[in-house]
Parts: sequence; C-alpha cells; structure tokens
Amino acid sequence: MDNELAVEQRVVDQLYGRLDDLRAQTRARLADVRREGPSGSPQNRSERDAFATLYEDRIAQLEAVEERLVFGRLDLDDDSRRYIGRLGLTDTEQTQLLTDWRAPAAQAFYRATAAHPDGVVRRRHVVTRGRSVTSVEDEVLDLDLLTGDSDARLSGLSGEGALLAGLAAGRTGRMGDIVATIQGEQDAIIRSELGGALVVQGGPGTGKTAVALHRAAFLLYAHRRLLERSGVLLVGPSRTFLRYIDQVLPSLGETGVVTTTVAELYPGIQATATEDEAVAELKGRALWGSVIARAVRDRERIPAQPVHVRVEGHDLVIRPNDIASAMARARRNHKPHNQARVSFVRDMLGRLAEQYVQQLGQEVPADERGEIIEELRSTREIRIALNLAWMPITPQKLVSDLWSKPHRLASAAPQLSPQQRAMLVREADAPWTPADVPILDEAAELLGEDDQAARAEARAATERRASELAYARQVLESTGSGGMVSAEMLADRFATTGPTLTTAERAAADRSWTYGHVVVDEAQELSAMAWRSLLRRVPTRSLTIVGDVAQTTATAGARSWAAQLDPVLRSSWRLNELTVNYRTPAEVADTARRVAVAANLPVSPLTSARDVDDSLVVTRVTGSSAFLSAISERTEKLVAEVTDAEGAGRIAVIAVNARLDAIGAALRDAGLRPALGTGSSAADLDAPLVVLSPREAKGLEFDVVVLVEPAEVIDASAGDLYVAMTRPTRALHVLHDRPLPRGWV
Ligand SMILES: Nc1ncnc2c1ncn2[C@@H]1O[C@H](COP(=O)(O)OP(=O)(O)OP(=O)(O)O)[C@@H](O)[C@H]1O
Repeated sequence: MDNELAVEQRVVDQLYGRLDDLRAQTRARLADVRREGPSGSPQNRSERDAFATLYEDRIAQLEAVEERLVFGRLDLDDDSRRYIGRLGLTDTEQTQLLTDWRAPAAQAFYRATAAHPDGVVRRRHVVTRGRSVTSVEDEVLDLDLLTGDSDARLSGLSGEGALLAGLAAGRTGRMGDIVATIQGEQDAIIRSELGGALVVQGGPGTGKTAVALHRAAFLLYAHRRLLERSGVLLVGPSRTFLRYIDQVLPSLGETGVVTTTVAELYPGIQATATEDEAVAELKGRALWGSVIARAVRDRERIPAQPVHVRVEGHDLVIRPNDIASAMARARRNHKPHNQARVSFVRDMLGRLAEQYVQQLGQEVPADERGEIIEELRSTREIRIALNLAWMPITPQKLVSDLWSKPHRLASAAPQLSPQQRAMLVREADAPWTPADVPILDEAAELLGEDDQAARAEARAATERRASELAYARQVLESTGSGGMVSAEMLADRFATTGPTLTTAERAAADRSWTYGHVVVDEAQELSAMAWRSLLRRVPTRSLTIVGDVAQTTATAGARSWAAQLDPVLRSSWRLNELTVNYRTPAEVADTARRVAVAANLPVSPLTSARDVDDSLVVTRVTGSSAFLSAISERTEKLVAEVTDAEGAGRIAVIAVNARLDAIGAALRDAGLRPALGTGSSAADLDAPLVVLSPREAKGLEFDVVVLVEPAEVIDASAGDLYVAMTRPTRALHVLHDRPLPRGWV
C-alpha cells in the first residue's frame, strides 16, 4: 500500500506542478497586458481589456480546481492508464496528463461495472488532502484479476470508501461537489442528451441538486459553442438556497451560469413582499394567461360616440367606425399591444389627414402631408382621443390596476368569483410579491415595449457584432490563442467598453433573453404561471427539471409531474428516477418515509446508502415551560459535540413559524448567541446553528436537526414534515409533547 501511495504521490505532484506552471504563465501574460497601460487607440484598448478579462477568468478557473485536482485513475485493458480530474491538463508536448471528468474518455470512471467493464480492468479512487495522497481505493472490474488476498472489493456503490467518507464528513454550510464519487444512475442523468425536457424525480437526499449542478457543468463542457452564447439558467427556490450551492459550479470550473429564483425573474422588480398562501395559489393558476390578455384588450376601446376636434380652422371627426377598422388592421400582424399601437396611431392620423386635405379642397404634395400628420399628432385632443382608444401602458401599471381597481379585475377576470376577486384586492402602491412576477411577465409579453428606438439600436448592434466577430477571428489567428477561447467569446469582450459584460450578465439583465438550457431545482414548487414564464425563456424546451413531488409545500405546487408538466410541455418530457438516499441515515429516512406514506404523499422508493448509530433520538417533554428549556439544553449539548475547530458541523432547530422567535430568544438566553451568527436572514449559512421553518430548510442539509413538535409541523403540511425530517446527515433529535404523527414507529 505504501508503495501505491508513493506512486500516486508522484503523479499528483506532477499534475500540481503543471497546474502551477499554467497559473504562472497566465499571470505573466496578464501582467504583460496590464503593463501596457491605458494608452493606444480605442481598438487597442478594448483588445487589451478583452485579453485581460480572459486571463483573469482563466486564472480564476485554475485557482478553483486546487482541491482534489485529481481523484481517479482508470487502468485499461490495453495496459494504459488514465487519470481523471476536475479539468483537462496536457504537458508542453500536448500529451494528456489529466482527463476532464466530463470528457467521453472519463465516462467509464463512473459507469463501468464488473458486468460491463467497458475496457476497464481497475478503477482507482485517489483520495487527497491538500496536495498529499492520503489513500487509494481500488475496484477490480476484471474478475479474472481478482485474487483472494486482493483488497479490492465489489459492491453496489462505486468507490464505496471514498463515498462513505464524503457522506460522513461534517457539513460546512455550503454544498460541495461530488465529482469524485458520482454514482452510475446519477452519471446517466448528468450525461443525458441536451435536447428535450428531462425530469429527475427522487426522494430527499438522492442527489438531485448535486446531479442538476453537475449536469449544467457537463452540458457547458459538451456543448460549449452552443451554450456559451445563449447561456444556461439555473432556477432555485430561494436566495439562501442559491447561496448554499454557489460554490459548486465554480469548483467544477464553470462561472457563467445565471442563477435566479422565480421571484427575481423580471429584471428591475424586487418581489420581496409576502402574501397569504391562498392568494399566491390563486395567482399561480394558468387562467391568468387569458385574464391578462383580456386586461390588455380592455385598454383597446372603440368609443361609443364620435369625437369632434378643431385643428387650424378644420373640423375633424374621430369616428368609432374608423377606430374599429384601424384597430382591426393594427392587430393583424399580432404584435404586442404597445407596438401594435404605433400602427394604429399611424393609421388614424392618416385618416384624419385625409379629412383635413379634403377640406382644403386641393391636392397636397407628400412632404406637406407629412407636416399635416405631425401637426395632428401633436394636437392635444387627438392625442387624448387616440390614447383613450388605445392606451400605451406598462406591465406594472396594468397589473397594479387589476389589484387596486375592482372594476378592472371584474372585467378581465369574469371566471373568478366575487370572493376570489376580493382576496386579490390591495393598494395601488403595494410592493410586489413573488406570485406577481409571472403575471407581470405575462403582461410584459402581451404589451411589449414601445420600441422604435430599441429596434434601430438592435439593427445597429447586429452590424457592429458582425464586424467585431470578424476582428476577433483576426486577433485569434494572429496571437495563436485559439485553444483557450472562441471568436464569439472574444467578440463579447470587445463589444462593451467600460466594465465587460459576460453572457451571464447580459442575460440576467434582459427579460426577453432566451437561454440554451434551463435547469430548475425544487421544480415541484412551481405554479402553472411560473412554468409559463420559464418556458418563454427556453423556446427550444431544453430543460433539466429536478424535484420531488412528495416534498411539495407550496399550495400552487405539484402533486404529480404529469399534472404539472403535461399542460405546458404536452407529453414531450422524459422521466428519470434517483432511488438511493445519500444524505440521511437509514433509520431516520425510513421513519420519515413511513410518516409520509401514512399522510398519503406520493413518495418515491428510497434505499439509504448508510446507517449511523443513534441517528434517531426521540424525547417526550411535557408542559410548555419545560419545552423551551429542553430545546436549549439539547441544542447546547449538540453544538458542543458537533461543531469542530475547523468550522465544520452544522445544526438546525426546525419548528413551525409561530415558535421560531421564542426558540431563538431561548437559545440566546442560554448563551448560544455566538453560535447563532449575525446574519440578517434566518438561514444564515455561515452560522454553526440556525433556527428555521421547514420551508426555509428546504434543499439544505445539516449534521444534526432538532425537530420541535412534529405534530404541529404536519398540521401545517405533510410535505413540510417530510422535508424537515430528511435534512440531517447524522442525527435527528425530536422533542415533542403531542403524540407523534401517524406512521411513526
Ligand atoms: N454520488 C455522491 N457522492 C457523494 N455525495 C453525494 C452523492 N450524491 C449525493 N451526495 C450527497 O448527498 C446529499 C444530498 O444531495 P442533494 O442535496 O443533491 O439531494 P436532493 O435530492 O437534492 O435532496 P432534497 O430533495 O432533500 O433537497 C449532499 O450532501 C450530496 O453531496
């Protein structure tokens, strides 16, 4: 064994050596570029900026792969060896030293089995700490080579030792990557083809989030040309969750993915207000598509009476008939309201100019006719009459009018009952809620922008782009940096003066950006309206949708994928299931599952990868005064046991909302203030100890969870209890007074 470690140490040293060389080289190039200073022509300057950004990105990428740069080795049946790591490395002669985990040549590392060895005789997991090899673990796939005294083993899980060590490690408050130990069923999903909608259903802890993130990194690698320009969007349930996972993609060498929540989908709108669950559910229904369409139509009105206007001694009549026919023509090319309005106004001004000319009683040359039209356009009465017929309006105004003016909502939403409409009423200047966002998005889609200027700008931009691309190609040819960057990427850098904008930044700022691929996590929570908004952003329908319909907590969310997705994707989605739970110890997971089954949740089959002694500790505490002190005592003890000197170890106390303040105060009184951290949000990921509601805990994980009064949690929602019970990696401590929920043994 010592000998094997020494062999691997030499390889690992060589790989880190090469990594250091590349870092030094790139830094030197960056220094050269910077040394040239801010002189030269604008063209020169933007070229330098472009290279500087490029080198900075590359340095960041090379820095990000420091931890566990290499983690695997394949011994092949032709006696060759292949090392697998976070990125591909070649030596100065272009000989492959390290294979990127996403490359086809690395696939056997995750997929080969004794039954299908795929040319692999041995798979080795190389475990490192810093730059030192601490252990190796072999699996021999060619059974002929397996001898009695070999320490190689065969089991259902690949790299079992490395996997179990990873699963048992103390949590840090941030999700880590799983590249070294991706399992076969996960790998099949990660590498599944780009096209179409892929749904990944799996119980808690089956690695859905991990798989979704690794799939994003894989797709960016395998389809770089396609996705680099259009970008990849990752949608998560909350900002806290996005912070929880934000280290994973960079550690896989990818920094260009746009991450967002549905509430942030509309640039410029901060939807942070909360509202009743029942109101949010109502706003999530698909019917808002037609309600908004009707609300927009309501802003296109044929007046009952003609309007008489006097312009420079001429009597003009704005006739209902003319308005009706100009409207019909303007609608013919199906442009959004604000854009179609431009044709409507032009048409009406033409008709009025005709009346004007007739009253002049003589022919008018074309340029004079233009002047007449401008004169009419600037006449106040005409402007008012035409606006009343066809009102330019912003999405914000349209939607806030629906909430604050009951007659507008009644006209647009006759299918809602008076009680339902009453639920929606609020002040005109009330802040936006997350459920408003897809409705605003719908409105923006149907209204469009008054965009003459924007269109001219777009035309100019297309021309500029073509010349920038041509120039970027020239630059790449003359500098020979072709391998590192495409002309498109370089042109993007030239395109902006001032701070350079990446695809991700431009995409995030643009409501109508369409992405090459969209990944949705905790997708079961999305309402029908949220799906409409998201799908607008991927016309190709290239999606990865992960979630668990048994963990649904939003009233607007899904209980079945078919019910949620068939209306928006018809039958064009494929389902994959993950069935092994990697997070929660078996005893805890089994209990959670039994409770979920008893509550009729649509739970997936689940096998647990490991068990841990004393993972489920249930304590009955009677009397409410004793309850808070029992929580503090238990938590205090756990904080001392679980958190370590290096900052790992995380504990969550999970209870229904109504209890959170009292629990927080009790813990502070018990002297746990330092462990609770100072973050403004309840889900402060950096604190060793947090007090959360089940919904805030969604998607996160902790070493130990203290669950307070499960009967109260299940009263609110069975999905909430299933989420709360399945957060710990080591132990679930339950404190209860009321009887435990049905199904609990
Ligand atoms: N192949 C693997 N190797 C190592 N760790 C893994 C592997 N698969 C999953 N895990 C770990 O299991 C835990 C659960 O993964 P993840 O959060 O992705 O599950 P999930 O299915 O999204 O859970 P939930 O539905 O509860 O949010 C994480 O700590 C993850 O790192």
